[in-house]
Amino acid sequence: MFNAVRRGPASIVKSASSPYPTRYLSFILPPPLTSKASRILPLLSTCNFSTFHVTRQRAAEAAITEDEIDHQVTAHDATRHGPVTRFIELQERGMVCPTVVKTLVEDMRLETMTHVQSLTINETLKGGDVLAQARTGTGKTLAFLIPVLQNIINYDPKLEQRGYRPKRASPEDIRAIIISPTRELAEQIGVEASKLTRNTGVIVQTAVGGTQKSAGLRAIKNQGCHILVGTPGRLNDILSDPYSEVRAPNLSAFVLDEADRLLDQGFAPAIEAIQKLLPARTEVDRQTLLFSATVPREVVQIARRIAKADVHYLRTVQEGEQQTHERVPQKVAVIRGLENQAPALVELCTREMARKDGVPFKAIIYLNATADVSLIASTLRNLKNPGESIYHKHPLHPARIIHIHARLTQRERTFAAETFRRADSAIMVSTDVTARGMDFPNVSHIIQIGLPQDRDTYIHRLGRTGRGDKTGEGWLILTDLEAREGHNRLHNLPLNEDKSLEVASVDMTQDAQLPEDVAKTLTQTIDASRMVPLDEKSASYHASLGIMRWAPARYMIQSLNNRAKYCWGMESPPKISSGLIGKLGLSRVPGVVRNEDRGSRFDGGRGGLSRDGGGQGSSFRGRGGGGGFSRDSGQRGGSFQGFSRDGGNREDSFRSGGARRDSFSQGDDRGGSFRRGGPSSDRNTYERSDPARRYDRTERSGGSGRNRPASRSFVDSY
Ligand SMILES: Nc1ncnc2c1ncn2[C@@H]1O[C@H](COP(=O)(O)OP(=O)(O)OP(=O)(O)O)[C@@H](O)[C@H]1O
Repeated sequence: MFNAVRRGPASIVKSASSPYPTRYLSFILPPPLTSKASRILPLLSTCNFSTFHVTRQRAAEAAITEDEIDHQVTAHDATRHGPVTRFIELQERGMVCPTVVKTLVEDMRLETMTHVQSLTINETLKGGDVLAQARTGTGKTLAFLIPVLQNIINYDPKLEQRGYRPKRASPEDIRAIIISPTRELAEQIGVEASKLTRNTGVIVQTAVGGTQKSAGLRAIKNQGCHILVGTPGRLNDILSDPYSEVRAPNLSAFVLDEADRLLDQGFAPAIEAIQKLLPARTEVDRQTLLFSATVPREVVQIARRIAKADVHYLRTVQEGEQQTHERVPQKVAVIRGLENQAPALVELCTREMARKDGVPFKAIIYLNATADVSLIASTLRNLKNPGESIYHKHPLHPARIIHIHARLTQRERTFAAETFRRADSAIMVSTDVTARGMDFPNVSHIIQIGLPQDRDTYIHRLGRTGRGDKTGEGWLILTDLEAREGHNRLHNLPLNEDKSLEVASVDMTQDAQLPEDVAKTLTQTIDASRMVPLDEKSASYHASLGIMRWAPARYMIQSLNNRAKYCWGMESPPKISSGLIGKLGLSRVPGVVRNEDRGSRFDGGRGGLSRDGGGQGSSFRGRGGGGGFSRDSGQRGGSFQGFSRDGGNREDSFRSGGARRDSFSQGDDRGGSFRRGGPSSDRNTYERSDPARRYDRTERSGGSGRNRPASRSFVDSY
């Protein structure tokens, strides 16, 4: 705290000539002084918002050591007035100009500061470097935007006037750079900054990947730019491009939102490169601000390198305290196998949609891979009530089903995010592109399927609900083994097992008599899954091979194969290329279907244009049965490649389709049945070919003892 005063940016000193009347300053006059401080008092009476920095300058003239000043000012600040808790006080105490406070109070209708705002704004206005940690959805964006804006106005007070434009806009006007890890978040911060600066002359520009670089550069050149918000890649690109003419020689603030993510291995090189393009801090002093809901210990160390060594680490969550909100209950549904995943999701969504508490169902479903997002979104879209056609009302009406991931075009991503933002009721299936920082209003449910990569990812995803003073709930759908692994990854979180999902525990590999609604959910989901194109299923299967590498290989393959067969309706699991089998160490794992055909479009989850016939009664059939994996020309003859147990040389057990059929039938009024074997003519019957009964009997899950960390390359990258 003391050092913050000492390190006010050089630019702030310039504000000594600010036009604000001293009435804004009366509240920051110091308490009765000690003999040393009394030498400073006369100087304070003429200062403005940046009193402390001016004090520093003048005190130097008065030959008083900086430490002494720090102590005086800090003691005064903390004891006499206490922390600022209302936005209006920022004006009353002369900390923030009236125009900005008016915008906050009248336009944005904000009155009371959140804890993190109260804690950090005061400190940040003084110019010190800050690393701030506060729970998700507690207003960190404004916590850094307000002081950044005020310091810009301090530098050039004319910018407080709306519409003020210098004679000529210059890219050199850039005073603050704000970086976020995702495009959507950068755009969101840009919008928030534009709202805040609306009544001032400060100009905000956004630079994110996936948009036209030239258009962005033109906007910066023609309109000017004081605050530049962007993603690491695009910022690096434009700052390093000699033709862009975008430089920031007067930069006074460098902000990393979601700092821990930006400082991890993925982004650190880009951040470092950007820093090298900025003026040396020895020549132009600048303030570094790092904000996040999660700050691992290593990040504190890195922060000390990227910021000044005496960076202030301000936390609203103390060590050992819960990082998630108490008002957001967190439930874990443990499912019997991966094949129960989609049915459990459908049951949960259907049930919560029907809740009569007046809160519209607005959910984000998080998955670990792009391919899983496509697959689950397609499955949800394909849902229909048994016996009804796709032209009937969708079972999840009125919720719109949206999906978003990094492989969409930027236009599609923005459209998806905006559609979800505006919707009253919607389901957005997403990778972690929306996990951090996104402020979608009124999200009622966060549903995470599969184990999140780590605890922090879980916390950020969950943080999309329960924002501000809102409530919400979190669900985590895990298999038994994932739940056990979850004990390590998700330690110290208030997760409670919830057994209310009926399909969660159904053994989908066996015949069973089931209550009607359970059978209905299964039928619906399996029908919908079968209609998903094969290439999406194959891509999801391959992605899971990477994501589940922490699990014993036998268990992993068995689980994935069961999902492919009993939920997706595939007669044979997708094939894996020899190269990938070798890379993942699966050559001796039972159940792996090796793809010997290098040219196959099913290899690696790409291609495979064949679509399951869809609708009731349709089924995949093996080659011998005609149809099915028609693109796979590698298999000659009429049989599926078997579930090899010895590296794929021996083919066994999988005969081509049509040998027998199973059904998940909805049954009659007395309840539904989940039957295997025997064709069914029932309109509500789900038929599934089961060419190899030995599939689930011959393979037992077992462990090869592998325990490798999940490979990032399989996980969606931002
Ligand atoms: N003082 C305040 N009073 C009421 N609402 C506020 C206040 N400050 C911010 N908000 C609102 O709270 C919501 C969450 O704010 P913000 O997105 O800044 O949270 P965050 O802490 O950055 O979250 P995350 O950790 O997820 O990035 C926004 O809708 C914002 O407008």
